[in-house]
Amino acid sequence: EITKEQRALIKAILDAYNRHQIPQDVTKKLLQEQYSAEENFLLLTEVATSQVQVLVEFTKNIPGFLSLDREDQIALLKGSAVEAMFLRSAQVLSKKMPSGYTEVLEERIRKSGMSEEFMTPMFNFYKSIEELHMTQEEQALLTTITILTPDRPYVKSHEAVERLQETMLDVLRKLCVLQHPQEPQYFARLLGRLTELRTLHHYHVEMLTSWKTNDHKFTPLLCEIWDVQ
Ligand SMILES: CC(C)c1onc(-c2c(Cl)cccc2Cl)c1COc1ccc(-c2ccc3c(C(=O)O)csc3c2)cc1
Repeated sequence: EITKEQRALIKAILDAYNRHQIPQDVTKKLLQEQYSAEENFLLLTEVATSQVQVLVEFTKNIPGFLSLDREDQIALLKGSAVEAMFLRSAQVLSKKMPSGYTEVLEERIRKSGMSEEFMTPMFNFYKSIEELHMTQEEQALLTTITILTPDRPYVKSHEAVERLQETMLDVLRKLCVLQHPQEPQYFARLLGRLTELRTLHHYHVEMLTSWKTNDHKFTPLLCEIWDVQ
């Protein structure tokens, strides 16, 4: 059912996903530094900046991405960064596959000066991702599909991106049937998470504004990718 080419595609994406991770010296700080709203915000800003750099490297390894129009490549990265980071942080926070960062990351997010109204939808999302028990391949493919969303602002060659995304959706659908035979709805549930990511993306724009009004500074890379300042 999964063709040889599709197996090669899964392997390429999974390898890239596992190869590109935030360096230990950055994530280690989450375990060491003090807890205060200020310190938590600074640390989250640092890991988010590092995660964006990791995301750019991962994206360059998505087969076909570098053949897209250069400006579209930027538009896809800007448009998907927040959603890709929600997926990545969801993996870290998942208590099913505890990384050493699960508790500290949750604590620092909860106490980073973010307004309460975003906490509930954010942690509901994290819970809904956890309940899916996604495999590594599914995580990597879902992130790839999020990046290759054609209807981001300023994307010109909509069809070219759509063709790439459809290739990945086709692989993910087959993979879900194989890896979750007892759950025929699993693929549909995964796609439902993509819809929820868009809602969180809208919340995130307000989140940034609420941090900004409390005079929180972001790094140049985050300002550029999120169009703040
Ligand atoms: C600018 C900052 C205050 C901010 O604004 N919005 C969000 C933000 C939030 Cl608070 C939630 C979701 C998405 C975003 Cl952008 C953030 C913080 O974003 C994060 C990005 C990425 C990680 C993240 C990734 C991987 C890993 C790993 C690993 O791979 O081993 C170990 S620890 C860890 C930590 C956490 C937070």
